[in-house]
Amino acid sequence: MTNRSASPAQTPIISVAGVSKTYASGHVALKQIDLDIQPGEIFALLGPNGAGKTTLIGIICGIVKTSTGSITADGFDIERDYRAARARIGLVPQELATDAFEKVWDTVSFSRGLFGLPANPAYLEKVLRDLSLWDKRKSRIITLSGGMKRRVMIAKALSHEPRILFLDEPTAGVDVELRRDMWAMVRQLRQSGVTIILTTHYIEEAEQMADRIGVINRGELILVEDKAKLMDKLGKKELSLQLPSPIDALPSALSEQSVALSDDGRRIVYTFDTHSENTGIPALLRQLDELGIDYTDLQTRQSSLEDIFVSLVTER
Ligand SMILES: Nc1ncnc2c1ncn2[C@@H]1O[C@H](COP(=O)(O)OP(=O)(O)OP(=O)(O)O)[C@@H](O)[C@H]1O
Repeated sequence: MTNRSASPAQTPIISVAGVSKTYASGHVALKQIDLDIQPGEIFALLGPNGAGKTTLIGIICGIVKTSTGSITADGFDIERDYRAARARIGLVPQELATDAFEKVWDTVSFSRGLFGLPANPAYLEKVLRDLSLWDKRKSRIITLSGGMKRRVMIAKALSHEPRILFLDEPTAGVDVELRRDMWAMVRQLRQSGVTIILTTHYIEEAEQMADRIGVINRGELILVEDKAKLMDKLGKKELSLQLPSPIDALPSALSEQSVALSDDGRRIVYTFDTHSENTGIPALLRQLDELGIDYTDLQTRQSSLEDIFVSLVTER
């Protein structure tokens, strides 16, 4: 599947072309991924555990080797021009890996030094202030809360002034309040001109943060869509009406609409759009009444990301 941008005028900041990965174990973690990320966007890579999100990030950051395909970051090939490409990228890994006894300022300065950049205290001060870490700059990391430690990880990833920031499961195991904080912080980072790619398996997180969402499942990028469009699909709900006894077919008056009969003939299922002002439910219920169709129970159900996976995978 090709997921090139609709707008040819913009040069992508990341371009992934024909990337596959088979681990030494023989496990195929990624299959033929094509993906362009535009400068300044927040892109969420959404998928269940084991889908291949971390592998894809690792490959783009040059940590994991591809089996096929190529990647450029800001125009630099991640294999041929590794140092230049990597210098453009900040990575916040899933695991919190910091030197517990270091002070915040020292660890962030050290991270910058690893990229061979001269000291820039004014820039690091801005990073720490933006992340509400300035007051903690002299604190040892071990004394910080979990949320603050995560911020330190982000500060380290930003220390070398990257144009692209990867956040791998930024809110895994984080409480609701901290999650909201993190979302606000990510939006703020984008405003400062950083392109952000994050992975998540929370649909809500992708919904809150992303401009575009890519859905990855079993190593395949099965969908890349503007958030608004995807949410429209997710905005569909099903109304299910339990019939007192099975019927053979829907009356013709109903078959024109988004109404279906379950295979066993015991339920009438109506799909409607939750975003629409007029769901059509009152009209449907009136019509059933006119047709003399009784029902014994009625329930609604939100179509889930799971449903989207299932329908996408079956479509393929
Ligand atoms: N070094 C490795 N050797 C063999 N298989 C691996 C290796 N690393 C990952 N895998 C497998 O590749 C698949 C994709 O893993 P990956 O970590 O990329 O998924 P993920 O979508 O990031 O999931 P999670 O959210 O659980 O981290 C998984 O089945 C995983 O077990």
